[in-house]
Amino acid sequence: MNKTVMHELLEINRIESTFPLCSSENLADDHEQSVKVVGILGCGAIANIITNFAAEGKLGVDVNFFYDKDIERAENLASQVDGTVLLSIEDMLDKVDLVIEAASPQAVREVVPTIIGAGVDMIVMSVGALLDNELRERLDKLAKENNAKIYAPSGAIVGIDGIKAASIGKIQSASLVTRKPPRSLGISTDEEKILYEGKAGDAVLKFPMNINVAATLSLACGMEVDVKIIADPAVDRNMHEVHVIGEFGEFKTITENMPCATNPKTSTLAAYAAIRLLKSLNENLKIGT
Ligand SMILES: NC(=O)C1=CN([C@@H]2O[C@H](COP(=O)(O)OP(=O)(O)OC[C@H]3O[C@@H](n4cnc5c(N)ncnc54)[C@H](OP(=O)(O)O)[C@@H]3O)[C@@H](O)[C@H]2O)C=CC1
Ligand SMILES: O=C([O-])CC(=O)C(=O)O
Repeated sequence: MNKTVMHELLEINRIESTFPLCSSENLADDHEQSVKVVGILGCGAIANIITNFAAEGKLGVDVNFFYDKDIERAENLASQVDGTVLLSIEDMLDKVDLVIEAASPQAVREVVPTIIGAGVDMIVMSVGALLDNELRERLDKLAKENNAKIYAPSGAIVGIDGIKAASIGKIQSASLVTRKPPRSLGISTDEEKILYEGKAGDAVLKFPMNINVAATLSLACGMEVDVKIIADPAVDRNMHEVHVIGEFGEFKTITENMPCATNPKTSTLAAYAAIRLLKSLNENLKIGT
């Protein structure tokens, strides 16, 4: 083997043995975990992937409590981990350290204030709801008053780390082009169709279950990004192109996402981002902005 390759392999091994990457084993038994028990609000595609990880013992926390307005969906997930279905979100709040919202923007408006008001941390997937300034400020105030944290994962998009760092300087422009198969956007067409062109704030109102990534980008850089949504019968993945120009320079990212098996609007990466964020909450070494 070539000496440089051998050296690089040894380096990788050395880093992995010091910090086992992305695994629950790095949560030592005597380590005080800040998050141990998790509840789920909304038992669809994202929750399904998270629960599968928990069932395989790969999450590093217990996912024990499930709530969905469709009780059968909650029962289905609970059965995978010997968990409990609750008939209201309030019943969960004295039992969990953190709730993962994977339901809808409406759930963020209706239920999240109760959860945060009870001092329970949250991972919010329906980030589009947080572009509503009044709601976001109310949740932020409630979180401060009740010592709770609200986390919005990077979700189905790549570039959130960079745009956060870039926003320390001036950003001149930030745009997102989302291209999905028509069925992911709930339409049928044989031709490429531009369904939306405008700012992120309107995009999340018009496509509440399809463009949360625009909200995450906007909140990460402190300005509404420009959004274009295209239904394209020639693609079979959910694709997001981000282009940012600022004082730091310029970056472009392209994400070609596998849609979730049970909900083609949603990409698998969104669930993986929530899982990774969940793991990071119990880690002492944090990587990325
Ligand atoms: N941040 C990101 O990058 C991404 C975010 N998302 C968002 O994450 C959320 C979850 O996505 P996904 O798992 O695919 O969604 P699904 O539609 O597959 O599952 C959501 C589940 O939550 C239920 N639900 C909706 N509103 C409520 C409520 N108020 N109370 C209780 N249950 C409720 C739904 O029931 P019913 O079907 O009857 O409404 C459904 O069972 C969505 O808002 C989605 O847009 C998705 C992809 C990427
Ligand atoms: O999962 C995706 O590719 C993006 C998505 O639906 C969203 O941001 O709501």
